[in-house]
Amino acid sequence: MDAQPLAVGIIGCGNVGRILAEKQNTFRITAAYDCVPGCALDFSARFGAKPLTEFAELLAEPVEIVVEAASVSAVREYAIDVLRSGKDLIILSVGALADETFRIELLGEARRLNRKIHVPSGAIMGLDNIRIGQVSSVDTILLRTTKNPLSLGIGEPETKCVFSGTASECVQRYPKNTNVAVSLSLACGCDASVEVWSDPGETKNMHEIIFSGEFGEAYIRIRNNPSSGNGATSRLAALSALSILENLKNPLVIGA
Ligand SMILES: NC(=O)C1=CN([C@@H]2O[C@H](COP(=O)(O)OP(=O)(O)OC[C@H]3O[C@@H](n4cnc5c(N)ncnc54)[C@H](OP(=O)(O)O)[C@@H]3O)[C@@H](O)[C@H]2O)C=CC1
Ligand SMILES: O=C([O-])CC(=O)C(=O)O
Repeated sequence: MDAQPLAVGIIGCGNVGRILAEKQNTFRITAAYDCVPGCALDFSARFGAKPLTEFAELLAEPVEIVVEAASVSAVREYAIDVLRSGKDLIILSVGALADETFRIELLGEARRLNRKIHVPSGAIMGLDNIRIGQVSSVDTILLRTTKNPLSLGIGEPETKCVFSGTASECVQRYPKNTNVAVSLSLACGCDASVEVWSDPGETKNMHEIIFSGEFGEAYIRIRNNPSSGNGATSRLAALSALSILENLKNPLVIGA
């Protein structure tokens, strides 16, 4: 007899939520919450999940894991309650974890409750081995992100570096565009350096990672297709969360 599909709840019925629902295979999104009630209702009509117009309703749903695909503020608002309701969590809006006080509280609750929080590789590659920064010395960890100004939400007509600083500063300025910078910092164990470039000729979302340390040196360049529902979000980000969900019950763990 086939195992029951994994029951999944979702916060945020936008672009990532829709990609996950379109491609669900070994799991089922059974409950969907969005702060815009119409989004939850449309999502439900299309994919069959129960539409939730209040966050508290999600806590009572019989789901094993919740995917946050909403916003940095949604993570701050809901993540601890999700863990306390006995569910694991996948966080896309990783920028929320740049706030050390919040991160310590959230991880403390996860430990206390024996719950897991998954941070997908999202819109970058290489995060698995960048975790060696936690066990060996790092000389450089730099993310250079290049996007079209429309994706960055700015009206910059020239190719230009619009931000240079640390990941934790950057995500405050570009919370919808640089969650990956905070993922890198979490993986590596130090606040990554970040440059954000605006390029009106760029049609992809490009991320370059420059990493060096005890292991040697690496340069990784990812040229992502923007997702059709939200140009600022690379399709890879949704696919990465999808691969976590599809592998949760797989006894073979690949990578890292
Ligand atoms: N980790 C990574 O590598 C990446 C992470 N991301 C992040 O993933 C998240 C989802 O992206 P995407 O699907 O493209 O975004 P969308 O804007 O397409 O969808 C998000 C949905 O969630 C809703 N929402 C926002 N805040 C809340 C809240 N507090 N409670 C409930 N619903 C809320 C939004 O409503 P409204 O439109 O009214 O705000 C919207 O309907 C974003 O935060 C994005 O920045 C994106 C790319 C890469
Ligand atoms: O999707 C991307 O290319 C990166 C992104 O928006 C983010 O990290 O928030």
